[in-house]
Amino acid sequence: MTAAPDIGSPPAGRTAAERAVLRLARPYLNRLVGAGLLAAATEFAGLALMATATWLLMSAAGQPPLDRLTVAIVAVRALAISRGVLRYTERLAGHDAVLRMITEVRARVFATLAARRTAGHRSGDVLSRLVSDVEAVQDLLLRVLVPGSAAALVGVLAVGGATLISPLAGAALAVGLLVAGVALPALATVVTRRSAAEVAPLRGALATDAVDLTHGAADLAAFGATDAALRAAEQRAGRLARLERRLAATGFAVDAAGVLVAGLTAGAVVLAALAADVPGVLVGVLAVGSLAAVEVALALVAAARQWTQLRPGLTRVAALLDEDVPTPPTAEGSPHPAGPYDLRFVELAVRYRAGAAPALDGIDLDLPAGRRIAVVGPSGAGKSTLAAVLTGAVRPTSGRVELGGRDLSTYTEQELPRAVGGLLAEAYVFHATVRENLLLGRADAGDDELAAATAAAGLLDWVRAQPAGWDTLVGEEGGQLSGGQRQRLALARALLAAPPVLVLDEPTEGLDPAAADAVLASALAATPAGHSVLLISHRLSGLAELDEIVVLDGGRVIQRGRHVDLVAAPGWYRDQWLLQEAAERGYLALAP
Ligand SMILES: Nc1ncnc2c1ncn2[C@@H]1O[C@H](COP(=O)(O)OP(=O)(O)OP(=O)(O)O)[C@@H](O)[C@H]1O
Repeated sequence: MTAAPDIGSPPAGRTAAERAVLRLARPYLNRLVGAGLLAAATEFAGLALMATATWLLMSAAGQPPLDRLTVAIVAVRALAISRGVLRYTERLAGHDAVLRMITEVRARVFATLAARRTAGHRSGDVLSRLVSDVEAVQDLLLRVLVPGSAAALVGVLAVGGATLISPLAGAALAVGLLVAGVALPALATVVTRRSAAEVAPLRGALATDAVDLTHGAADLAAFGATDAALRAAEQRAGRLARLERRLAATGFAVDAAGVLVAGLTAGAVVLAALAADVPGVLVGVLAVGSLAAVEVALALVAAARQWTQLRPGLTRVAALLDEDVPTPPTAEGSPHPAGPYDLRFVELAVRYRAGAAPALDGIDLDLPAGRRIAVVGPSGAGKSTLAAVLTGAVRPTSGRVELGGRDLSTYTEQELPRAVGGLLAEAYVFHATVRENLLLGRADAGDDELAAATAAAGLLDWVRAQPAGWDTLVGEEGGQLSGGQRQRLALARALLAAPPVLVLDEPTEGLDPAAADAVLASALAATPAGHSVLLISHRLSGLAELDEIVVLDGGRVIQRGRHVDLVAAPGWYRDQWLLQEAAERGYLALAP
């Protein structure tokens, strides 16, 4: 298995993203073409309405018999009504096609992201892909391709109509339409591309600033860094405002150029028609029709601007969709994986980023079912990465993990949590009651089981002391609990789930030494016999009962054995043990 490619890597070629979107749109092509034709019919009805109304007004000025005008009067009414109806149907058809397609795109993007649960993808990043990047696909079709092709079609029809009246006027209109529909959009893209590319990351940075300045307000104030942080945010906001002003000014100049092109085109068409001796009424029709046709073509300027803004999102979605989504194997995938859960790490290596030092570097470990081991080591040694591989949150770069004789990667997303689970680093406590947080571990647990798990985590007395008991609300992210209580609640939830392979990543973090020893002992005692335990810990106290202790450093196993043997041998474990003992003796001597 190889590490996933960088999430932002663009696909080859400048229009590869658009081609990928069109490939996806293929099943909905009929509907999209229908929407495009309806959009063209809408624009054409508008243009025909202007031309017919002009003919009607100019002809009426000559006071002909009314019956010569009847058809035009009816046509004006019919065109006015049909324009509205056509616009409505076009929106309906376009959105129907695109929303059907987008559901599928979202599902595929989600499946690809879920299959690439390598580290380095933050949840916010994933959310932005699911929401904004997928919307870029929607906008490309609805705001760029459908209106763009409609404008092109109407332009061709308008030139055809004008040519029937006067070929020279048709040629003048064709030139005007090319300037308005091709040259101006290209110019708008070129002059705004650089600023537009800078605006998106700046907006992202400002959103991050807003979060940091509010969530981190207390810490910024404590370190006297509030002013500096505010100044940095203000500078970014100023730069964004300058860029947006520049974009607005450029947009205004392009729009003004569009109006100029419309006027010049109409003028050229009139001159050409006069030179060709076209009757006066038809010259008027050509003039107004040209203005309306250029107006339609100018919609391409807006489409081009939109396209420039959509490109980064499209490129990312296309990069994701180009990947083959590995479908989880189902042949062996019964919902209840067969035990016993012997665990083997074979030459396991994890590298978070190409070129970075490996977080795990050739780990070989055997954990027969029912064995209890601790993984210890200095900060950054790779302990949490080992747990993350085991729970499927991080995929190995090389080597493998076998669970119950099967490669871990063959476990489905339903199977794995039934076999492996526990308390992971920075466990999340939900804004719900104590009971609801616990039932996440095992939905059908009764009160006795809740009480047993909570007692093992040392939280039962606190729950009993609360007026609302199990129904006590814990606040957002457990904000109404102390750090220690939050940790105990998360531990109780893991103990209640009691998976056959229990991972406990720093279960006693935030507890004082005496409480930590007591909680660890009761948690291990509460784990059913036959269940394996992989305990990750900074503290070396309380590990004497474990079957084995594995010391990691720099992603490699540097020592292993039982506690008594490791404290007797020179090495990291004994040094650390002596240091921690001295520190905790000092702490206990000072504790009241
Ligand atoms: N999501 C990530 N992206 C990139 N690198 C990471 C990521 N998580 C961990 N690392 C790197 O992998 C290495 C091992 O980290 P890991 O969290 O597994 O260590 P640890 O032993 O659990 O450390 P600690 O005891 O401080 O929690 C570190 O060098 C760390 O910088």
